[in-house]
Amino acid sequence: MLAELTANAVADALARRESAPFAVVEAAALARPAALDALEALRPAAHVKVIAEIKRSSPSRGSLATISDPAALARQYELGGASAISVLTEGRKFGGSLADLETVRAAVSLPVLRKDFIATPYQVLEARAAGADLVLLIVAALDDPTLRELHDLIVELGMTPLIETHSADELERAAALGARLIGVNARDLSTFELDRDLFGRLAPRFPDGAIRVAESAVLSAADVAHYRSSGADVVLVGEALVTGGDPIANLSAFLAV
Ligand SMILES: O=C(O)c1ccccc1NCC(=O)[C@H](O)[C@H](O)COP(=O)(O)O
Repeated sequence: MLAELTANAVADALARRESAPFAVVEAAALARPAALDALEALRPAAHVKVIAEIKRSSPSRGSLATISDPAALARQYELGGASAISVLTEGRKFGGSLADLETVRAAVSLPVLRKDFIATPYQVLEARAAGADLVLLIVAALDDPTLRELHDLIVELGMTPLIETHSADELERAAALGARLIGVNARDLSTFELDRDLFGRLAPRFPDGAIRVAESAVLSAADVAHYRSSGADVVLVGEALVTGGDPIANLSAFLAV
């Protein structure tokens, strides 16, 4: 499934490239005001931090929420105390778009993550051109030279890579990059199985100084507490916030952990 999601994302980017050539997107990326400092926003603190996600649907859960105004939801996340906003820009399975990212960027003053299946420099440029401050790279989807190339391009453009892992081996590959923001996704992106204990098993293997992000499977404050007690500096939450009815109240419960 991960290979298919990535191949589709690359095909969709190639199609966009027909009307927005590389040089045009590159110029737009370079013309953007500087990216916000996500490492500062997500710096470990006395309380857990939250990256709150704009997520309409997903391959594992189908339709989750009708989000007709992503800017309004992002503003609620900001009011609720989120430290950054994740925008799923993949269109086929997640119902997202780069337009969502642009509209969220304009609505909040928090760092914004492009969460997608990024495998080409063009997609990184698109992210910056749309106003992203962070870009997700999924280790399992990339070989080492591509991972290095994309990581370095993200940094060169002033953004922060969030390097997503799902095993000890992938964590080593993230560490070899010198990654400073590393996530462990509880969701196996091929089988969709959730393992909330994976973060805790991998936490001792994080490189010194890296910010530790626990991704996925937060449905309650107890899940946040579980990740926090296992060493998470940051949790990334989608489903619970878009289906919970009151994102501000949900966020405040998560931040009280
Ligand atoms: O969410 C999915 O079903 C999914 C399937 C395949 C690849 C990626 C997928 N989700 C992306 C994410 O990692 C999550 O949206 C994110 O971590 C938030 O997860 P959750 O809080 O469990 O909605």
